[in-house]
Amino acid sequence: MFLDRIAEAKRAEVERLRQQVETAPFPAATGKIRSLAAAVNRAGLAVIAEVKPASPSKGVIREEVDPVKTAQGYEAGGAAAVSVLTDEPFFKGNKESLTRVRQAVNLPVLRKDFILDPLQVEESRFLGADAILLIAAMLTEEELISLRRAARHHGLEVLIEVHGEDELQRALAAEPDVLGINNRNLSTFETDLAVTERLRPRIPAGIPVIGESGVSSPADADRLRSAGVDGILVGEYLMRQSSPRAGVEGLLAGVTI
Ligand SMILES: O=C(O)c1ccccc1NCC(=O)[C@H](O)[C@H](O)COP(=O)(O)O
Repeated sequence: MFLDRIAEAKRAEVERLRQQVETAPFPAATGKIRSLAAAVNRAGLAVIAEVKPASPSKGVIREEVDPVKTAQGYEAGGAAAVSVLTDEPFFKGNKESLTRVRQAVNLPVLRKDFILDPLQVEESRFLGADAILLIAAMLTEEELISLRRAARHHGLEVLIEVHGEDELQRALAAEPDVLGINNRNLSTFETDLAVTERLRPRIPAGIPVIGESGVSSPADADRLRSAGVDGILVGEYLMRQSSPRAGVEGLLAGVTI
């Protein structure tokens, strides 16, 4: 199963990171974070636009990605935040891209990776992330709470992603800053926007909610908005547009507020 494979790969990555910081610890983080929750809560539909060169389900999505130009295009098109994949083996992302994107835009930047250890949380702050993703499908309630605490300690916000009812209960116990309903099943890679429609009414008021994955047209964005989400997270569709700016503008133009 994909999540088992990736968890094993990430544990090995964390071990390498641990050895690295033994000789060269992360310097103390400085500067204010930009709030993802506030960006998602803004009026209208918030688009979190993703820099996603490849994926396990689709392979290479776009060759020769310039992450900075892509993110600047997203910002010019009206995106509320940028998500950057930092996993290399499966998504062809990298950590340096996140740092460069954060310096090049004025939006909150989400680190998209598979985080299972507090050291990765500390690393995220060092890289420049404003928020991190935690995936309920690969973490217990205790782990979610502990990583959430580590994020708070380092001044980061947390987006917790869920795909089913049990995961939702675990996520709520960890008090996410933003809750993401992932339309993609991470075992089968199948996407279905009806997942957002089913889970959205089960989320208590007061938590910013986004619909993630599977948006492949402005009509899909409008469908998720009608389901009651505050924002959407879009990767592949935007990466396949010739203009990142026009891609975001098109999504926003298709939404009935
Ligand atoms: O995108 C995948 O194939 C994938 C497979 C397994 C785990 C995670 C995966 N994607 C990470 C994401 O969260 C998506 O990049 C994000 O929600 C955007 O999805 P999309 O708009 O469908 O590219």
